[in-house]
Amino acid sequence: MLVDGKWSADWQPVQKADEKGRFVRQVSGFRNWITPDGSAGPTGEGGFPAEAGRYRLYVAFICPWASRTLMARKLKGLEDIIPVTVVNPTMTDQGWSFGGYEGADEDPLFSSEYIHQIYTRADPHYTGRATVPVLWDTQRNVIVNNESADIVRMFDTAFEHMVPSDLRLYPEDLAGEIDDLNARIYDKLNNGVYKAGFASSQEAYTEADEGVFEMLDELEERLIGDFLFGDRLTETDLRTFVTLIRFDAAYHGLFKTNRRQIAAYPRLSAYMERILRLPGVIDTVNMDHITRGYYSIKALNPKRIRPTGPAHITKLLDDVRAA
Ligand SMILES: N[C@@H](CCC(=O)N[C@@H](CS)C(=O)NCC(=O)O)C(=O)O
Repeated sequence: MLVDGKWSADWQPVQKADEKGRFVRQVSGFRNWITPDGSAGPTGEGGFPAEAGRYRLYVAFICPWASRTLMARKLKGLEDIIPVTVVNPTMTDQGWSFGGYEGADEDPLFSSEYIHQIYTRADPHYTGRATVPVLWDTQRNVIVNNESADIVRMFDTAFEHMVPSDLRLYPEDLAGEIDDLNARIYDKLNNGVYKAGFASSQEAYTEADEGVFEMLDELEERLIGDFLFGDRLTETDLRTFVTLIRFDAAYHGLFKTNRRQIAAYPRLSAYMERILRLPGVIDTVNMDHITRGYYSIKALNPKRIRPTGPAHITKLLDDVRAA
């Protein structure tokens, strides 16, 4: 991580743990919002008006948080407005790096070697982890925001006057219910799998693993319509999808959440495929980056051997790509 703008040598890919060995995720540091007219958003400062080509999104395909911003960008038709740069899937001892791996990019703006250099460019004294996604402003040369939840919401509304869309990922009439379900899905599922994977005590693992399967069971029950809120696709579906699509291929093995695969849940499997088949979503899923990335987390898999399966995920992706 960065400490006062300097890369700290004792950086550990295993993140912070609390007194019971539970994994604790860092809170994001840049919280400004792009808005149609540049007025301030719910947090941070103003001065970030919607403009085509002005902002760049830095992501990793392995990262579920970055992937939900990629999904929002596709589903809201913002590909021509917000260019994307993809980092390598494997963490280095200086965090996320640019270029070299198939499907990864060089940094087109500054030829940086590492994502942490983007952070110190924005704030030479930054202290914190250099995470993806990062939304960069090429005009002011600062990070607008590095919190995927915010980025999904600004993509939902900030550019609507430029790129009209029938899709509303965070509709006002569902806002309260979406917030409640998001919070539970985040804790028990999205971050729950990480809490299981990075648990440093049996107790912490068991607690996290139980939460994961309670939530999967609950969602399986809930899914009587096409999406979690009936026939309307919302950001909650994006948040759920990014974990489901990684589950059988990465979390089930590496993070030890192996009571069941998503394949054992008929409704969740159909739901995952339904979302994967929405226009553009397949382009946000790079299974090679996902499995290479997760299985190269040294603390969990020191020899970095990547398993070959699972065949049903490879087949599903091939089928959707061929369609
Ligand atoms: N709250 C952030 C979390 C993002 C996050 O944790 N990203 C991970 C990858 S999935 C990361 O970049 N980790 C690098 C690190 O912690 O040093 C968000 O949702 O945007």
